[in-house]
Formats: sequence, C-alpha cells, structure tokens
Amino acid sequence: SSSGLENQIFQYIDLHQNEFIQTLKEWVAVESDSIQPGLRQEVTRMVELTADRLRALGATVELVKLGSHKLSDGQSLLLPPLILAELGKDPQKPTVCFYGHVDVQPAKKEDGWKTDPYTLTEIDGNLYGRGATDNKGPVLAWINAAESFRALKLDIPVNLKFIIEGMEEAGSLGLEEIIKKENQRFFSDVDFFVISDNLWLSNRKPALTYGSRGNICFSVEVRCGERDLHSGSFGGIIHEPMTDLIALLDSLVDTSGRILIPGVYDDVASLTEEEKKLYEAIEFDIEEYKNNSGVKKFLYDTKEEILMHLWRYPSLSIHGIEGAFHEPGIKTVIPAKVIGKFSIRQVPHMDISIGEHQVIKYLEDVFSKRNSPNKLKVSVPTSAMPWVANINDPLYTAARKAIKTVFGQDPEMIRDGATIPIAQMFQNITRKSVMMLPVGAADDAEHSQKEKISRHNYIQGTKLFATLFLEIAKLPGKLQEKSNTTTTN
Ligand SMILES: NCC(=O)N[C@@H](Cc1c[nH]cn1)C(=O)O
Ligand SMILES: [Zn+2]
Ligand SMILES: [Zn+2]
Repeated sequence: SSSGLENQIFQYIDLHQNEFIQTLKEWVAVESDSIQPGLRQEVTRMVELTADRLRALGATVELVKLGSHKLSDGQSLLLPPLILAELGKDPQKPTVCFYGHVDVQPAKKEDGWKTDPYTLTEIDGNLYGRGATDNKGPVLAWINAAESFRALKLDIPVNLKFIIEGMEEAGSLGLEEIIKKENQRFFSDVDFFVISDNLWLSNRKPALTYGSRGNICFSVEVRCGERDLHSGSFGGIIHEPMTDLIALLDSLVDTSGRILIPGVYDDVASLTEEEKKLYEAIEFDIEEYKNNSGVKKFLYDTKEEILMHLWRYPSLSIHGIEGAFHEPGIKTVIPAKVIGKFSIRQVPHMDISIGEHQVIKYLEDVFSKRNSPNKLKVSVPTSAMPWVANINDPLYTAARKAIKTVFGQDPEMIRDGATIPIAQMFQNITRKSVMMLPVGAADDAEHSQKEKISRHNYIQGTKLFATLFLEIAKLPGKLQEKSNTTTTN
C-alpha cells in the first residue's frame, strides 16, 4: 500500500494527466525517424525538444556531438547529438541514470494506419501514434515523475542522470564510444541504470526485465550492372540479381524456423533444469499473445517453447529488399542492384565475430553454387550484444516494491526478445546494476501500424517511476557506502 507522500504524488499525477498527454502529443508530432536519411533533421529537432524539456525541469544538459555515418550509397550523414543531463548532485543520495530514445521507426499512413501515425489519437483509452510506447511515452513518464516532485516542491530523493539518444532504431550508432569515453566522468557516480524501452509480456500484468537478445544486422547486395533493364529485352538471357538474392535469402531458415547456417547454434548456452523451471512458472497467455500479433498459428504450441525461442534461442528475420520494385502496379523491370536485409537475434553465449564470419562464409558458398557472374557483397551495418542481469540486485528489489505499490501485484520476471544495445554496454563498461522496467503492455504493437500506449499505462508508469525514486532512496547500504567514499576522499 502507498504512503502519504506517495498518495500526494499520485494525486498530482492523476490531476495533471491531460497535460502529460498533451506533451506526448507534441513529441509524437515530430517525425523523428532515424532510419530514413531525409528525416534526420527531424530527429535532431526531437533531441533538441527533449533537451528543452529537461532544462525546464532544472537539469543541466550537454548535447554531445556523435559525428557522422556512411550510408550504403557512400554518402555521409550527420548523427543527431546525444543528450547527457543531470538533475541533482547530492553525494548523500544514490544516483540513477535513465536511458531512453526519442527516435522512432518509420511510419506512413499508407502502411495501413487507421489514424495519422504522427497525430496522437485517443480511442477507448488508448493513445495511438508512432513512438507513443517506443519510446517517447516512457521517456516522458520518467520526466513527468521528476516534474511532479518539483511541482509539489518535494525533494527528489535520488540524483537523476539522463542519457537520451536519437539513433536507437538504427542500431545506436556512435553510442558505445561515448559510454566508454564517459565511463570515468559522466557515469562515474551512477549507482543504477534504468532502461524503459520494452513491453510487458501480458496486456495487464506488469513485468520487470532482466535480459534481452542481441542482434547482428546483415546487408546482402547482389549487382549485375549499372542500370535497371527491360525484362523483355534482357529477361531470359541474364542471371538476374533478384533471383540470386531470393535464393540466398531462402537458404537461411527452414520451415520450422531453424537457422540453416552451420555452427550458429554451437555456442548457445545450454539449458539447465533450473532455467527450465523458470519458464514453467511464468504466467503467459498464448492466445492473448497470438491475438496481439494478429497471426493465427505460431511455430510452437507450448508456453515454454515460445518463451525459450523468444528469449534464449537465436532467430533470423528477413526485413526487406532495397532496390526491389515494391509499389502497387506492374513495372516490368530487372533491378540491377538489390540489397537484402536480415538480422539474427543473438543470445548468450554466441560470439558476434564468429557469427558474422559463419554467415558471410555460408552466403558465399550458396552463391558460388549458382555459377552467377553477378557481384555479391555482404556487410554488417550494426550489431549489438545480448544482455542478462542478476535479479538479486537491490535495484530489482526496489522496482518490485514500486510495482507492487502502483499496480497492486508482483511483476512477472521476464527477458525480452528484442534488443536494447545499451543494456549490455552499460553492464559491461560501467559494471553497475542495469534494469529494464517496461511501462507499455504486450499489445502496444511496437514497430507496427497500431502502435499505442494506453492512458492507464502512461499515467501509472509515471507513478511507478516516482515510486521507484522513493524506493531506491530507501535501499540499505548505498548511502553508507557513498558517505564512506566521500569521507575517505
Ligand atoms: N524498443 C527497442 C527496439 O526496438 N530495438 C531495436 C534495436 C535494433 C536492433 N537492431 C537494430 N536495431 C530492435 O529491433 O530490437
Ligand atoms: Zn525502443
Ligand atoms: Zn524500437
């Protein structure tokens, strides 16, 4: 149950919910798509808008330049700056660093959205819009939580730090270098890292996340010449790049979802009896999860198999083909250059560099058997490591308590099938505690045409973060440890 202080904060949050939603609407209106080069300025504008909001909160904000990156056509494009901000610097208080991203996946009304993706629209308690749950809503919920303390003239019981990026959906370009560089400076006094960039496993039951899969993204280019050709004048007498590419892509997974690249499963962590029991104990409604996807049948029928194939086994997905004719209608062309995009979600203890090598070698072998004179080029634009944390860490204890207070129930302890590149970077580079605390529900349709966050989850999420500040401040040991360090220094 909640304390008087918590009730005061909750009441403030409830009373101001429409203002919090209005800000989310302003953020969703910015088309901060980090994938399409033409929208890069909007991502930068979104980062600046976020910086303004943090300054209004009283935070000190640094905008760190990340340089530029090379596009597949050789052009170089400026990366949006990264935000490092801090609010409070009391050596007696623990320091919590929050990570979030304000870039979004691409979205167009024509993709099949019922509402305009960049106009946050409330229908039956759900707020639809690109970025509503991934990740603008959760970032704002954290800011709203801090703002509520300040508006009530209450002391925030923890020091807050923020790292907010604008390139997450494109693979967190430039991020790792900064974390390494700032480890001894900006991150040196951070005690806890909190990431809120994933979803619950259920539509209603809150969750706490202690692991995520990594990802290796591949680009497979097949080219026959400089320009597209008329399929009447050349069809039948040349080796077509698209035919080669489709054969390559078709060689990657079998109909049971098994990856066909030799060696890919070799290093995957073996399943212990103890781990097996974890899956049995989880509450997971297969029908609900299926409904959320809109798909009639999954590759697996049992809860245990489904969860293991999302969390602890690798998967391979084919995302698209650049250069392929994809518009409605007919265009009788032979594309001269096509680039297939696929990725492998990596799990502990797979090795990225071995994985890359195995995949490239396999594609070259398959291609060589086709006796095609076309040029094959395989590259790895981005990769990220999987992450698993220790759930006995005090940070998880604080979060469990906060969840119980706000939602009246214990969280499901889960891992995530998606990738948050920064999770493993934080853990590996800083050696501090890292936790993912989702506020969105399983039916939020991240990356899809019906992305939403419910009003309930957005507002309760704001309360959850405010409660987490209070719970972290109550953790034993930390204060003492900190004041000891201060005295000895
Ligand atoms: N909400 C997190 C998310 O969607 N992350 C992306 C990150 C990524 C991985 N490879 C390229 N981008 C994801 O697809 O998991
Ligand atoms: Zn995200
Ligand atoms: Zn995402």
